[in-house]
Amino acid sequence: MEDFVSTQHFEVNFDGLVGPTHNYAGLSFGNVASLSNAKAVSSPRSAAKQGLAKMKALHDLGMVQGVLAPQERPDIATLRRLGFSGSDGDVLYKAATEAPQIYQAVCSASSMWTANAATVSPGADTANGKVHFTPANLTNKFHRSLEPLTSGRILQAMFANPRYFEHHLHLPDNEHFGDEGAANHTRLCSNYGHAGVEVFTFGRYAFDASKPAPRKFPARQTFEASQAIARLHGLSEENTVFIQQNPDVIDQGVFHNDVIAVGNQNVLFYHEQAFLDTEAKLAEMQRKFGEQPLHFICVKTSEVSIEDAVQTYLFNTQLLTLPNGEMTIIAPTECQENASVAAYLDDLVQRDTPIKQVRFFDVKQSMRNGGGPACLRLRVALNDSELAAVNPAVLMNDSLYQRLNDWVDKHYRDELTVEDLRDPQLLNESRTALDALTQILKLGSVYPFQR
Ligand SMILES: N=C(N)NCCC[C@H](NC(=O)CCC(=O)O)C(=O)O
Repeated sequence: MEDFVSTQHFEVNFDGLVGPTHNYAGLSFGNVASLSNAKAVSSPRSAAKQGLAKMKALHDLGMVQGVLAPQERPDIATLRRLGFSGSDGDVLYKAATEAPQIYQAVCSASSMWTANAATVSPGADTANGKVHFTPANLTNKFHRSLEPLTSGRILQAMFANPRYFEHHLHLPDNEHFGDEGAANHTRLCSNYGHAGVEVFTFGRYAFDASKPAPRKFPARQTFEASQAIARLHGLSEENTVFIQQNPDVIDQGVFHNDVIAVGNQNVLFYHEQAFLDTEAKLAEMQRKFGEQPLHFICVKTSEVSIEDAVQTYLFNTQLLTLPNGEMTIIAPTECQENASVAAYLDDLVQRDTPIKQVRFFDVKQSMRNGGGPACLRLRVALNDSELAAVNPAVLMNDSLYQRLNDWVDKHYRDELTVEDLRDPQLLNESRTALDALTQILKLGSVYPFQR
């Protein structure tokens, strides 16, 4: 294990940059916002700028902040695999005309929700002391299942040094191993550099039909997938907890655990209905965490209903430790607009917990597809040597912020409808934008059209 005595440790948030095809196609059954905003007009430009503003604000708060590049959409390579042929323009036209639903799926900018890009285990937790990455296979939704290979390539271009970083192939592409990445994974630790407790939340057992499972909406993450990730990353039994999501809340629109719970360091902030077997599992977390008491902040249904939690994304907030050691919540403005959630947050910061402030951000373009502040980021805990090995071109600073804003202004449309996705010009715009982006972020040739 890496020596942590004299080193500094950071939790770095890598936010997904919203891609030029950001749209509302209603692709995610079980995700209330995605279905209810289907066919609404989107604004790729404001979506990207809302995301950049959040990244810059976190950088200004003294956090180390990174950027994760979007994926190539429309995904012509996938359409070719599905038998559409001819020039790229022919492929696009045939798919859009003959199979509009498939076509909309290959246009989704869903890679922006980088909490679903991968599961990451810091070196302090893993057997070989390296930071481990496994891209999520996202098998439950066709449009998302197109992401893992390119996510893996982008992550390898950002975390290239094999001395510090180990990359795994995504799990087998099958519902039995449905894996949604860090959206169902959180880590409790006394300090980012100390071995922590990695908490894997799953929605169902793939190989045991007698176990509880949701009836209406899909459970995207399986127990067997979570276990496979823990094995791949070399985590010990003593620093992992597997806990099942309450199937009833999945049926109410809680399609990932990060819609109903968030953890950071010694805090687990969760809704009382989030889990099954809650008491025993929290006791296991505490036992594995060690002597220092964990703060279990439980929100009761009488304080915030599941419906309000899903609508406002109270739990899809980022819980950050600022450089001064205090924790802040990064919440979507929807939390401010809902009376019971706003009252809850007002009260929370007065209590005797590490959480001292709440900051609100407008990420409405993402929220309308069911993605809050926490969906937009992938957390990677790093020590200073590991951080120094990260591709520096992806780390946020004033000049990168300016460059990316200019890049968005140059390449992104102000408005986009689902019908506009058929415009062959959008394919050229998107590829031109991404080609320029790979140069800004020094990623090399990560996209199919560049290879
Ligand atoms: N909670 C986390 N970590 N992520 C949110 C992901 C939202 C995403 N929405 C979508 O893919 C909607 C796309 C559309 O309908 O156009 C999803 O359901 O996978």
